[in-house]
Amino acid sequence: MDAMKLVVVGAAGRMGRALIKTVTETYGAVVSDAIEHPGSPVIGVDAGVLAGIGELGVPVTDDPLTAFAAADGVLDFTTPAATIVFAEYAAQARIVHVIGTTGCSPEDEAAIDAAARHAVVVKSGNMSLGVNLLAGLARQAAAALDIDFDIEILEMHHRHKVDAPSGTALLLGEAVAEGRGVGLAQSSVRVRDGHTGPRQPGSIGFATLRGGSVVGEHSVILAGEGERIELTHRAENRDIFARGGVKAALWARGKKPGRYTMADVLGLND
Ligand SMILES: NC(=O)C1=CN([C@@H]2O[C@H](COP(=O)(O)OP(=O)(O)OC[C@H]3O[C@@H](n4cnc5c(N)ncnc54)[C@H](OP(=O)(O)O)[C@@H]3O)[C@@H](O)[C@H]2O)C=CC1
Ligand SMILES: O=C(O)C1=N[C@H](C(=O)O)C[C@H](O)C1
Repeated sequence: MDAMKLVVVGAAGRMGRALIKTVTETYGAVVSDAIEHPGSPVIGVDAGVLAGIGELGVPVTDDPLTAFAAADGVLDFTTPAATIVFAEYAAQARIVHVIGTTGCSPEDEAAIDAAARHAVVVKSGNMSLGVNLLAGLARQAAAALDIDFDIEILEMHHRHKVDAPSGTALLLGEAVAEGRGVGLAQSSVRVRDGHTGPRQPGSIGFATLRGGSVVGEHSVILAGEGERIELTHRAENRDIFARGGVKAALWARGKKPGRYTMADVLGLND
């Protein structure tokens, strides 16, 4: 089979650059195009130069439609507004769309669902192996313990991050809610400020820290009377997410249109 032709959108971003490098290092995949928004100062710059790996002969363009028509898949770690446009284009081209973008609204999710009738969509708040394993462990812990154990999810990210709670914190929240057999929307407490009163039994709390260059740290804390369990993942670089994204694209090639998650890719749902 020919190497999978992958378009990296948001090519100049922190994840875009990591993805260009990872695709280039992956057997069976090539960067066929690199896309930024119109007016970006990197239009025309070589994608390999942007990623710090030397010339690839792939200049960055602002023409996703032409790029998608010639590709097998798209790697998309951008913004919700950009992602819903790319989802529509990927559906038109009937190709794989790997979505790492976080902070999507319910309306954005509905647009992605509609696109997944024609595209093969893999979307996850975190593409790393470690976090997806952590979600399974958190689900198991929440199922084993009763509501005398209070569940709190703590995350810290770099100062540039624009959405909160992180996609990963929400993914972990879904996992513990599922373990407990409750809905996350009904149980979650995402902000505490002022005279909050005592903790609501059975609630799932979120706490967000932002600062410096932290790549991403997440803890699921299960706090009981006299003892506490902490399950933690620390991302040391962005390559772990990029490797997961490229793995997802290769896995999705030839699959039926629909929505899949990283747990499907890693066989954690089997
Ligand atoms: N699921 C996962 O495993 C991971 C998910 N993420 C998520 O990925 C997203 C991106 O993160 P990060 O790389 O740090 O962010 P960056 O801001 O560094 O990168 C986003 C890039 O997308 C570009 N962009 C925005 N709109 C468009 C458009 N319409 N067309 C083309 N390019 C566009 C931005 O350009 P400009 O800056 O000029 O606007 C920027 O270069 C976030 O939502 C983050 O939470 C991050 C890591 C892992
Ligand atoms: O914005 C980031 O950087 C990250 N975003 C994802 C998230 O929202 O969880 C994944 C990772 O933690 C890095």
